[in-house]
Amino acid sequence: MKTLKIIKIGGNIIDDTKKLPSFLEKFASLKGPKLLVHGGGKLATSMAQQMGIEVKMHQGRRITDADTLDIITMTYAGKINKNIVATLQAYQCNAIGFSGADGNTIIAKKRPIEAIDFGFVGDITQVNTSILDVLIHNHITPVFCAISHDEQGQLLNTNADTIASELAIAFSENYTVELYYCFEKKGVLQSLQDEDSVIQTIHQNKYPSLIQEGIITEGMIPKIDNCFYAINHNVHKVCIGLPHMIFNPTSIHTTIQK
Ligand SMILES: Nc1ncnc2c1ncn2[C@@H]1O[C@H](COP(=O)(O)OP(=O)(O)O)[C@@H](O)[C@H]1O
Ligand SMILES: CC(=O)N[C@@H](CCC(=O)OP(=O)(O)O)C(=O)O
Repeated sequence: MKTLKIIKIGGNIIDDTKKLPSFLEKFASLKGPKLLVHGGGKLATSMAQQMGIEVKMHQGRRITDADTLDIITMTYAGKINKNIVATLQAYQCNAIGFSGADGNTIIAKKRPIEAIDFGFVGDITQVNTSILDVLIHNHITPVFCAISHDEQGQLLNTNADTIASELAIAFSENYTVELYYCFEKKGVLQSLQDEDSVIQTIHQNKYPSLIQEGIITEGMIPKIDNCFYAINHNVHKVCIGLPHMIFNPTSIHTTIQK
């Protein structure tokens, strides 16, 4: 089977006017099948604030009412996605932007209201890779934002880390998939105060104690949950770190292991 690299970039890289183009230039030159997923939560928050729309979060997760859905659609599927695609074109990488509604690629169900109503947030139920396969086969690179749909005309906000893990799992039927979560640190750190304290391997049986000891917190918990979900569903390799880890595989980063 051919190797497919699925790379997710988060808010801190997207917002950095130097880091983003420099990452995209290297990404453009990466040989072989590849797919990019981007977040943009930080930018959506500042766009909402600029437009006078209240930002509501619950335990770090965005509550997406109708106004917020408009903001995230404009920000993720519009501004960020189109700018990334245009930059990749400038670096001679033929890319095409996707939300989950485009090509019916990512179908989700609106999250049921339980203790908290998250609004227009989707939990993925199905990923269709056939159109993406045709594009990748023709050397065209899909670029996904963090939006899915419910097949009834409703767009849904969906965490970008989850979009990446679900795509990786779906593609693992036809490819050896390598999934890279890129953020602003060298990897998962033993101590947030020490940028060099990278935990190089996280085994499933060690993960709960890392949470209990307060070493892994906040946004890193759902990210690593997504990593284990992927590695337990046939994704070949799952790594967390700086974008550098993709281009220099011997550089220090975190690898997730069953
Ligand atoms: N042990 C840890 N190592 C590294 N980052 C951690 C750790 N625990 C919590 N974090 C936090 O997780 C954040 C990354 O999660 P998140 O902001 O959701 O990522 P993304 O930038 O991909 O959206 C880091 O910026 C950091 O503040
Ligand atoms: C439902 C949900 O969590 N949606 C996220 C999607 C964006 C995202 O995941 O962005 P980062 O990867 O930059 O954090 C949100 O609106 O914040």
